[in-house]
Formats: sequence, structure tokens, C-alpha cells
Amino acid sequence: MAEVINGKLVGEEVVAKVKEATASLLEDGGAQPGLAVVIVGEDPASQVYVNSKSRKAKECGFHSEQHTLPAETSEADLLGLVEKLNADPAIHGILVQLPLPAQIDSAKVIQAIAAEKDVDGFNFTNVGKIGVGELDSAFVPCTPAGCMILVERVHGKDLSGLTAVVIGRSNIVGKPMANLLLAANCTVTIAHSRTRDLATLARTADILVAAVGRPEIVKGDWVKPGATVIDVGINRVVSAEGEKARLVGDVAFAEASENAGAITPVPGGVGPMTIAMLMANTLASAYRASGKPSPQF
Ligand SMILES: Nc1nc2c(c(=O)[nH]1)N[C@@H](CN(C=O)c1ccc(C(=O)N[C@@H](CCC(=O)O)C(=O)O)cc1)CN2
Repeated sequence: MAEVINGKLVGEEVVAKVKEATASLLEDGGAQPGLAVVIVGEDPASQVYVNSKSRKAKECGFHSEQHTLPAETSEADLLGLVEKLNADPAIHGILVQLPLPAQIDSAKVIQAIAAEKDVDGFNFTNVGKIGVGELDSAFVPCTPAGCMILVERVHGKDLSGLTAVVIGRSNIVGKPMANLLLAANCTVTIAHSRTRDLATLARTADILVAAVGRPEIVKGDWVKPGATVIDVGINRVVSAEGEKARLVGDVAFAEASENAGAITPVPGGVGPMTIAMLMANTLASAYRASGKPSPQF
């Protein structure tokens, strides 16, 4: 039976370190870290995540701003707000919650965020740095960064020679996750919707990352005995008419736990790490702005 990797607990440990480092920065005369979170529209899940981010930022001792714009906001108006936040010296981190409404080009908005304030790590500059292994000066996207901490809790920092399979090739999880595993000397394969015989490929993995957005697609017999399974999925499913929606991952947790050596639950696994790493990235930005090397987590 697999060890359950407690992302909630690990996330709290990261946040505790961020709080300490924030206090230390302020004591040394550094600037109070400032995080601006922008949400456009009323997507209920996005509202949950944005509220969590703002609340956690305040808990860390940051200056925290939440900008809530109506669903019909124009792309030009959103870009105007981003420009204003780019220029605001009290703001060290900017994130625009995804997804955005259809009338707005998400890629254009993401690239408008100043690279040095792009605490989501989605900007070309940060993506490029990760692509070439320049991790120290880049912002690593929060979810992959959190996944790596959870993997290291199981395997330690040296992942040399381990086989990793990442299911999903999104720009915010799959691709950066594969780059981070490669930088840690894993042998990495990225699987996607065109991959043939996904189950056979998955069974080769010592580290299996599911980031595909399809509820419980990864079955128990896809998991190599003793493998580490990282479930990034956040799927709301209703089993029966009128039943309250429940949250499941991309992995069939119970059956996968029969084979896995370690596995993250949903909820309580990767999700809380996403929030925690956003705090760590914002702190790092404030340290850089104060001319100090940012702490490692
Ligand atoms: N600009 C961004 N947009 C989005 C990101 C992102 O990193 N940057 N990631 C996802 C959503 N996400 C953060 O925004 C996120 C998802 C889930 C959780 C989380 O803590 N989930 C809990 C359960 C709570 C729930 O989902 O009801 C858990 O898994 O335990 C945090 C952040 C898309 N958009």
C-alpha cells in the first residue's frame, strides 16, 4: 500500500519558511513583498483559488491586492491594469488567474506581465530559462515547482537515472514539469493525447505525473510497482443525479495506491503546494528587488 504524500503538510512547511524569511527581509530593511492577483469573471473554482492566494499572501505578511474584473472586461483594459501593476514598486508578483474569458488573448496578457514580476513563471523569459536549465534566475511555475518538492520528499534531491513519464503537455504544468525532471537527471517522456499505448508507457515510470485533466484516467495497472505517483488533476465529478460534486484527480487513487510506493491525494496533494510555491516565488521576487539572494525551499 502506498505512502500518501501529504501536500497540505509540506505546503504548510514551505509557507512557514516564507513567513520567517519575510520577517527577516523586513528586519533587514527590505521591501514588504507585494502580490497582486487579478481575476476576470465569476468562475467559481477560480474564485476559490484567488481567494486562497490572497489569504495566504496576507498570512505570510505580504502586501496583498486582489483585482476582480467583470467577465466582459476588454483585453485592452486588462492589459492596462497589468501595465499599471508592472510599474507599481509596491508589487513584486503579478498573476492573472487562468482561464480568462474568450474575448481576451491569454497569451498576450501573460507576456505583458514583466518577467521579473511573473511569479507564475509563464512568461517567455522564465519559460526559456527553464528550458535551458537556468533555474536559479527564473520563476518556476508554481504547480511543477511544488510537484518537485513532493518528489524530493520521497526520493531525495538526486533523481539521477530514474525514469519519469509526464502525462500532459500543457504550458503551465506538463512541459515545465518535464524540464524540471530532466534538470534533475531523470530520463523523461512526455505523453499526450496522440500517444499510443499510454498504459504500457506509464508502467515504465519510476515517477508518474498525471496532468491531463481527465478524471481517474490513470488506472491501478498503469502504475509500476513501487512508483511515485504525482496527481495534478483537479476534476469535479458528480456520480449520481443531484449528488454534490466531489473532487477527484487524474489518477484512480484507490487502485493506484495498491501498486504505487508513494502517491499524492486529491484534494490535499499538489493543490496546496501550488499556493505555497506562489508565496515562495513572490518572496524571491521581493528579495531580488532588495538586492538579496532569495532563500531556497
Ligand atoms: N494564473 C494561474 N492560473 C491557474 C493556475 C496557476 O498556477 N496560475 N493553476 C490552476 C489552479 N490553481 C491555481 O490557480 C489551483 C488549483 C487547486 C488548488 C488547491 O489548493 N486545490 C485544493 C482543493 C481546493 C479545490 O480545488 O476546491 C487541493 O487540491 O487540495 C490551488 C490552486 C489553474 N489556473
